[in-house]
Amino acid sequence: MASQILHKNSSRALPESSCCDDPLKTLSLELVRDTLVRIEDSIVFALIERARFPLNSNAYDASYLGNHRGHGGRSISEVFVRETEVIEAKLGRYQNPEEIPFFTDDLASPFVPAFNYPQVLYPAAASVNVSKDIWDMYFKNLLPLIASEGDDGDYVSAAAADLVCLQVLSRRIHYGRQVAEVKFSDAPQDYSPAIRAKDRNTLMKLLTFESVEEMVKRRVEKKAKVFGQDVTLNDKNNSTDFDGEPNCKVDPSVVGQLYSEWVIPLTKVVEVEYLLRRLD
Ligand SMILES: C=C(O[C@@H]1C=C(C(=O)O)C=C[C@H]1O)C(=O)O
Repeated sequence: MASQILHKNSSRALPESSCCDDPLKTLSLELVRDTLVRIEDSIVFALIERARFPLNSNAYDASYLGNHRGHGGRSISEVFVRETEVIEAKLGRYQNPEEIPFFTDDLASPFVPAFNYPQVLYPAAASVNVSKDIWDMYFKNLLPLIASEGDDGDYVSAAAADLVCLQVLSRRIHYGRQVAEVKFSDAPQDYSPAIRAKDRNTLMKLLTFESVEEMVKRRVEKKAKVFGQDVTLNDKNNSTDFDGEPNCKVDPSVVGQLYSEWVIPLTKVVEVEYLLRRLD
């Protein structure tokens, strides 16, 4: 197993010289929660960026491109994600256990030297994947809530912003695997009977902390308010205590809804599915 740790403020690996023998011992619940807090910032900024563009529905219309260069049946947005993942796979992005591609069919092996990412996941459980649910949720549910009606013709900019949103949502939701690993490692005696019995309901109860979820939802709404307001040097226009209702670039209640209806539930599905494979 790689002798690396996850740094407190980063999900990136630090080199061996920084630490200990067993990365599992350094991956605490506190550290994985810190990582989830940091990813919240990335999610809110990604949504703000996508909200700059109108919906641009042609970017999601599979017939819009015709059969140009063999891309028939795929929207601009899908082509953008697939082609980006092809180059990112070649450059080793998916060797990082925190990154999961949306489309695996066209991906080649990396041609760059391998980076020694810490392997903290249990191999039989690491393959848990809800990318299809994330994709459907993003385009069907979330996008219409953050993008205004309309079409400015700049489809590639909208698709580029979508890709950032999709990748960071995927990283957050699939981080449920690391969360589940820590929870299991902290209390295998609590989880093992339910895993052996394939008892999803009990696993869901064991891993749920309602007070943490409530805090997460309130915090992301606040981040949407803070990060999404126009900052000026005119004190009258800027509330520093955020008690007023600033003009937000993305509706804070939509960000709260994103977390309560989709991000947290999908993270918990990932946690349960991971745990079910944890004793294989
Ligand atoms: C991620 C955790 O597990 C669960 C999922 C949460 C989430 O997705 O934010 C929060 C609390 C738990 O119910 C955790 O305990 O921190």
